Amino acid sequence: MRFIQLTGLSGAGKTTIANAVQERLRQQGYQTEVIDGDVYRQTLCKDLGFSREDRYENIRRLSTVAAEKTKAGVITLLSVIHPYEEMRKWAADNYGAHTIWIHCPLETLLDRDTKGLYRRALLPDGHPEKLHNLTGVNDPYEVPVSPQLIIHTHEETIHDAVERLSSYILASL
Ligand SMILES: Nc1ncnc2c1ncn2[C@@H]1O[C@H](COP(=O)(O)OS(=O)(=O)O)[C@@H](OP(=O)(O)O)[C@H]1O
Ligand SMILES: Nc1ncnc2c1ncn2[C@@H]1O[C@H](COP(=O)(O)OP(=O)(O)O)[C@@H](O)[C@H]1O
Repeated sequence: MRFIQLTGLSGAGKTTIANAVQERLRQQGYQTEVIDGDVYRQTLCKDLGFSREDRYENIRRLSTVAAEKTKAGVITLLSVIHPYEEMRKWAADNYGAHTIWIHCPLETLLDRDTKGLYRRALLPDGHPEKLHNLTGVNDPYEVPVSPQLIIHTHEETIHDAVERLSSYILASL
C-alpha cells in the first residue's frame, strides 16, 4: 500500500503533516512524494473551481497522477480537502488508496485561519470579498465513513501526528 489520501478541511494540517512525513520517509531511504491540491490547482488543475463537479474532476486527475507514482514504487501522499465520500471510495476501490482523516474542529480552524478564507466565508451576503463555497462553512464536507487513521490536530502535536502517520505507512508497506 503506497497511495495515501489525506482528507480534511482547509487549515486542518494536511500539508504540514504530509511534507513532514515525506521528509521523514525520505531520510529512511523511501521514495516519497506529496501531491498537494493547493499546488496542483496552479498547474494541472488550473481550469477547475470549487463546484462539486470541479472537485470531482480535480480528485480524478490527481488520483491518476498519484496512482502512476504509486505504480512506480513511490509512497504517494495525496493532500486534498477531498470532501466527498463517493470520490474517496472511488480512489480506494480503483487504486487501493488508504484514507487518513486530518480532523480539526471548525472552532480551531477559525482561530488558525492562516489564509483568511474562513473570515471571508463568514462575511455577510453581498460583501465583495465574501467566499461562497468554503468547505465546512458554506459547502459540504462529508465525514469519512471508515478511515484507516484519524489524526486530531487540535489535540495532537505535529510531531506526534507525523510519527503516527509515518509508522502507519511503514507498517503497511
Ligand atoms: N471555496 C473553497 N473551498 C475550499 N478550498 C478553497 C476554496 N477556495 C480556495 N481554496 C483553496 O484551495 C485549496 C483546496 O483545494 P483542493 O484541491 O484540496 O480541494 S478539493 O479536494 O478539490 O475540494 C485549499 O487549500 P488547503 O487550505 O491547503 O486545504 C484552499 O487554500
Ligand atoms: N497538530 C498539528 N498538525 C498539523 N498542523 C498543525 C497542528 N497544530 C497546529 N498546526 C498548524 O495548522 C496549520 C495547518 O496548515 P496546513 O498544513 O496548510 O493545512 P491544510 O493543508 O490542511 O490546509 C499550520 O499553520 C500548522 O502549523
